[in-house]
Amino acid sequence: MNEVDRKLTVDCESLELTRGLKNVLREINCTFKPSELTAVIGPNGAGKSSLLQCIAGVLTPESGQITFDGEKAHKLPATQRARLGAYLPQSEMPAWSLSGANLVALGLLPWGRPRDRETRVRRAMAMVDAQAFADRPVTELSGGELRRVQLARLLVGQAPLLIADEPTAALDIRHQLQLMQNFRRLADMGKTVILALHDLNLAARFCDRVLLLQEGVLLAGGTPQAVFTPALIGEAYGVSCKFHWRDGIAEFVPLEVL
Ligand SMILES: Nc1ncnc2c1ncn2[C@@H]1O[C@H](COP(=O)(O)OP(=O)(O)OP(=O)(O)O)[C@@H](O)[C@H]1O
Repeated sequence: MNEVDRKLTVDCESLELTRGLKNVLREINCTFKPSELTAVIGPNGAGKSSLLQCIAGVLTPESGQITFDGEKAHKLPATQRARLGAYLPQSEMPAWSLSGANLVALGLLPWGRPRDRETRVRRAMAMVDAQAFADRPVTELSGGELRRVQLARLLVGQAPLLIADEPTAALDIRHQLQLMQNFRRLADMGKTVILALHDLNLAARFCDRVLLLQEGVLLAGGTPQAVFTPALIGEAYGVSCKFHWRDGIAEFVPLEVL
């Protein structure tokens, strides 16, 4: 089966990770399924990026294991792992002034040089409204423009698993919505999508599931309705807040620092 049709379940079992002197992931157990769009949320330093980096294979947990459809992820050859999971880090500055299209094409490297490379690059750039940057040096783009090109690089491949760390952070509201609609559509097509997000409104509106991390501990996991309660958000972030729900769309109102 090629990656286009492949559906992938990711299991994290008892993950423990130390960075510096800090235990940044503690006994993390969670599963990510095909067709599910999951938001990983939590305050700064909670361990969101660390968890995504473990799943992407950038970091190796000290104990516990990550499996892709039951196979130990760390035992997979690097190319196979890259074909199964595409990852966009939280921030990254381009080292060379590649054109936008060439940077996007880097996302196809795990598949060699597919014959329809140019069509795929064009399609991925259109998904994030980045066609205008195809011939521009990426070192000359604004923060949000560069982010859209990097997002196209994430989307250009055929990996069944998409992992993106704060993908909406640099984007204006139109492009935030467009991107989340794309992630929703890709999940509906069977992809397993994991996003670290700070925007609780976007998480509530588009995601099937939310994992709430605090100091490396999984404080809660479930539907947005289950996790987005003033009690849980207050405990994790130290703020009082309200959620107004209308037709499945949440309006999050932060009130005061507790
Ligand atoms: N390279 C590193 N060396 C030592 N400690 C690190 C390193 N990178 C991250 N940490 C620490 O690990 C903890 C978790 O960091 P992580 O980046 O996973 O948090 P996060 O939830 O993604 O935060 P943010 O919302 O600020 O991006 C933090 O306390 C951070 O200071």
